[in-house]
Amino acid sequence: MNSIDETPVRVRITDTTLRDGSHAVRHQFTAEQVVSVAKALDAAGVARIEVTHGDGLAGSSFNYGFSKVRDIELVAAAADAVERAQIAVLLLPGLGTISDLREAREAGASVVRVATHCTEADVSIQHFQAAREMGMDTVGFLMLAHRTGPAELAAQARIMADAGCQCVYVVDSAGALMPHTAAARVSALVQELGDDAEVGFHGHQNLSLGVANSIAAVEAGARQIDGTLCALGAGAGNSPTEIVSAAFDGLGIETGLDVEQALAAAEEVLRPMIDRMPVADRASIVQGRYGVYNSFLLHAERAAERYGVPAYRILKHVGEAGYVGGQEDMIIDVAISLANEAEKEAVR
Ligand SMILES: C[C@H](O)CC(=O)C(=O)O
Ligand SMILES: [Mn+2]
Repeated sequence: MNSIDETPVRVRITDTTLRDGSHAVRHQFTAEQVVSVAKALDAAGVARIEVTHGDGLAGSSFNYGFSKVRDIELVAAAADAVERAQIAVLLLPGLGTISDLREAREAGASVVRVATHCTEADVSIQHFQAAREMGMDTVGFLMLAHRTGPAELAAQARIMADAGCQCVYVVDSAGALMPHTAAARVSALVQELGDDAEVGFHGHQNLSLGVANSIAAVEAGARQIDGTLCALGAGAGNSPTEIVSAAFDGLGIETGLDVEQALAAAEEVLRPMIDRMPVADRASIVQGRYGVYNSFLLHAERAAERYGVPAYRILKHVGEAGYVGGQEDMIIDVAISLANEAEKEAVR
């Protein structure tokens, strides 16, 4: 309920198991798995299902990890499998291009979510314009939103809305926001955008606050919320869709989801597919505490193994240095300098 006038609040849920969850399976989803998950989410009443490599269209690469199946094929498989849900794709300008977007559109995607660092919305302008010309629904993702304050974030959201973005998300890419800091950012965007665009919230579980932050975001005016089944996602995982649906149901927030079917999708369809679920372990809690981009976890784990330095120490230094998405190579530099320091200590 809206605490002021008691009218029921209606929120659109986007499930990103098949995109953010792709990080947690090292981008190895098969077409059969995508079809089963998309069907289960569709049956549960999820409005939008995001399907792409974890780093978006054309993310499959040496730097970000190769997908088992090309994301355009996965988009087509999901689009064929659903009856009601829209299929969304993620696009990071500089990685995915407008021609990748056109291909995704032809494969059945009708929503694009264009993601930029929280202070760089201007690189999304041409992508929103192109998407609207293709008749797609548009969402903007302001990533690592804890790294700038509410006023600056709202100014960035204005750039996206003016370019044709219909909903701007506060994206807690490191799971570093708290209910009050998430709400402050959402409120600033709601105030700035008014009727020009909706506001959304994308949470992560590094500090176990994804669901609490989503509730705070809705109370502050967010009308689109993300989740993933069983919290499958980068770092410690995302706000679990099945828990969001149950908690929102308890709060009288309408999502259009059938809670029992959402629980079945998580327990009976997704869970049996996954060998290793994300956990809030030492490395991912450090990411939440020091505000480190969750997509860095796999890179840090790889560097940890190679240079014999614990992943959580690498991530703490990466957080203190303030690296952002696109600076994955700096993780190697940090690991090497920590390994050198450890060697010097050992000979002292
Ligand atoms: C490309 C990122 O994984 C987008 C995202 O989900 C986040 O920043 O969080
Ligand atoms: Mn995410």
